[in-house]
Amino acid sequence: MLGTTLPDRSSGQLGVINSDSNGSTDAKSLRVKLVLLGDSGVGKSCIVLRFVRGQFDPTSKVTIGASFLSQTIALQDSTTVKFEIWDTAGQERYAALAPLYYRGAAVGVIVYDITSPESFNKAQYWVKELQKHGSPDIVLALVGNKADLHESREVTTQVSAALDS
Ligand SMILES: Nc1nc2c(ncn2[C@@H]2O[C@H](COP(=O)(O)OP(=O)(O)OP(=O)(O)O)[C@@H](O)[C@H]2O)c(=O)[nH]1
Repeated sequence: MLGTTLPDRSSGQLGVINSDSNGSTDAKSLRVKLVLLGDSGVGKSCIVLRFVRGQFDPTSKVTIGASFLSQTIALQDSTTVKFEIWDTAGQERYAALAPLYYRGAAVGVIVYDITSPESFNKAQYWVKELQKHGSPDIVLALVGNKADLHESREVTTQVSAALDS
């Protein structure tokens, strides 16, 4: 989507980047490295664009390498959470680059297309890969995308729930 970039090696896992040193109840700022993985065309870049800019791009282009975006949200207790988002390229030719982006990630979002069993197989692969080689405390989320195409659904919710558990 936004071109090839390499991750900043200093970007780490979930971390407090600004808390009050005297222990008062002032707002905290957290930084979270999040990586999206999944087959090409499942809609990873669209999910990120929706989260960061509230938009949907029906002409979204294939990602080259990976793209980086960030989004900061405020929690009810005034804590702010800055998501540093690595949107990886789903094409097979970029698969070897994935460890560069998931290394040190606190959250892995693995996306498949509910109309594509192949993309679900790929999602299973990424779940195993992150369980084996991701951070030991990584939080994984499995996303069945393109829910609007439910009439063409080919991956049942039961099957995806089995992987999710
Ligand atoms: N119907 C439908 N189409 C979607 C949805 N999300 C994305 N798309 C379309 O799917 C295509 C691929 O979306 P991308 O977000 O570029 O896919 P990607 O997973 O980033 O693909 P790579 O960059 O190759 O890894 C685009 O034409 C999008 O408009 C959705 O929820 N529903």
